[in-house]
Amino acid sequence: MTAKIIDGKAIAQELRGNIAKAAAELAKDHGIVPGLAVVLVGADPASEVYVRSKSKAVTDAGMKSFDHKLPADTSQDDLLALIKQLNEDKNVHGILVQLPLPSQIDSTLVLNSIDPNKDVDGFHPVNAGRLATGQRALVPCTPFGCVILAKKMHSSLSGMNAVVIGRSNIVGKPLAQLLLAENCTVTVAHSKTKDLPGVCREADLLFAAVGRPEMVKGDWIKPGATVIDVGINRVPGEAGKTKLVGDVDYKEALAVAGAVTPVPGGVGPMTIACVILNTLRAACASAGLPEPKV
Ligand SMILES: NC(=O)C1=CN([C@@H]2O[C@H](COP(=O)(O)OP(=O)(O)OC[C@H]3O[C@@H](n4cnc5c(N)ncnc54)[C@H](OP(=O)(O)O)[C@@H]3O)[C@@H](O)[C@H]2O)C=CC1
Ligand SMILES: Nc1nc(=O)c2c([nH]1)NC[C@@H]1CN(c3ccc(C(=O)N[C@@H](CCC(=O)O)C(=O)O)cc3)C=[N+]21
Repeated sequence: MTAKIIDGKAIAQELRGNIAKAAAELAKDHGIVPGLAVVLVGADPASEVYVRSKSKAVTDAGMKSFDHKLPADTSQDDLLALIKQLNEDKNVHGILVQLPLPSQIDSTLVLNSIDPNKDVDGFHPVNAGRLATGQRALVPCTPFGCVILAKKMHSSLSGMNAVVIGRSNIVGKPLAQLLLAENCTVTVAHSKTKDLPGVCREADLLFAAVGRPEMVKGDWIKPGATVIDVGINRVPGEAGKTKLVGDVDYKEALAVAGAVTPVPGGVGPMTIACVILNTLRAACASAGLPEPKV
């Protein structure tokens, strides 16, 4: 069997086009231009790439982008003061503080200081709690993107066995909540899970969010399963260069799975699209408008 390749890049592009249309309507009908503030502390090269692609996606969608680049030795108090200012700024509907933060800053404290209504990452405990209790919430972008990709392959996920490898607050846990809301039977696996390959083989939908290059092998995959690879791992490539690989052995997965996401070009572009979508959602909610249709 050769798996279908799930083209995250193309699906993200289509979604971004729909978001741009909805944003144009919001501007025309209500005079609101959604704005996203991205805060980057320090100069990590990978973070700079992500921040650039987020800002570009925002302006491509006809929204406003406010970039705040702070030096690596920024104090926690200065960062909290900036967030307070952004919380109060009427032109800012979404705030994203790029992780990881330098060690002198308490990330949890910083994330908890963002107005939950502007928390487009969905990391604030209010949004995590809203998601877990089935209320309208800003949902973390990477899990949001993963579920959109799974639903492109299956019109309904109801009753499917979903296995999520990884239980981080930013990917694994919220992904499990979203899948539960889609009526999947959800298993969350992690570093203490016994017989991980056997657990994975039960999955109709397998999500890998581990951070270990090509850990998931072909014989861990149920034939015909849909495999969504969240991992972004930079490993040595040819001619002294580095290359990106996922948490799934892509070649082996292609031979067994029904559908699989590539890395790059799978979940990553969907994360960016969902940041923009959440900014639009936050702008609509702030004006008391219903959930935008995209
Ligand atoms: N495409 C995208 O947009 C994004 C991609 N990523 C990528 O996704 C991956 C995961 O990110 P993140 O959730 O932040 O990572 P974390 O390091 O926070 O979490 C990793 C999880 O994997 C589990 N784990 C580690 N080793 C094993 C193992 N050998 N067997 C089973 N489980 C294991 C850990 O278990 P335990 O809890 O027991 O320690 C933990 O729950 C990374 O590659 C990251 O780069 C992240 C965000 C966005
Ligand atoms: N507050 C916060 N929110 C985040 O959402 C967040 C974060 N911090 N810190 C880092 C992780 C990682 N992340 C990615 C986003 C896009 C790609 C992406 O677009 N990847 C491209 C490849 C890009 C490349 O070539 O490096 C792809 O997979 O095709 C990857 C990873 C968001 N994160």
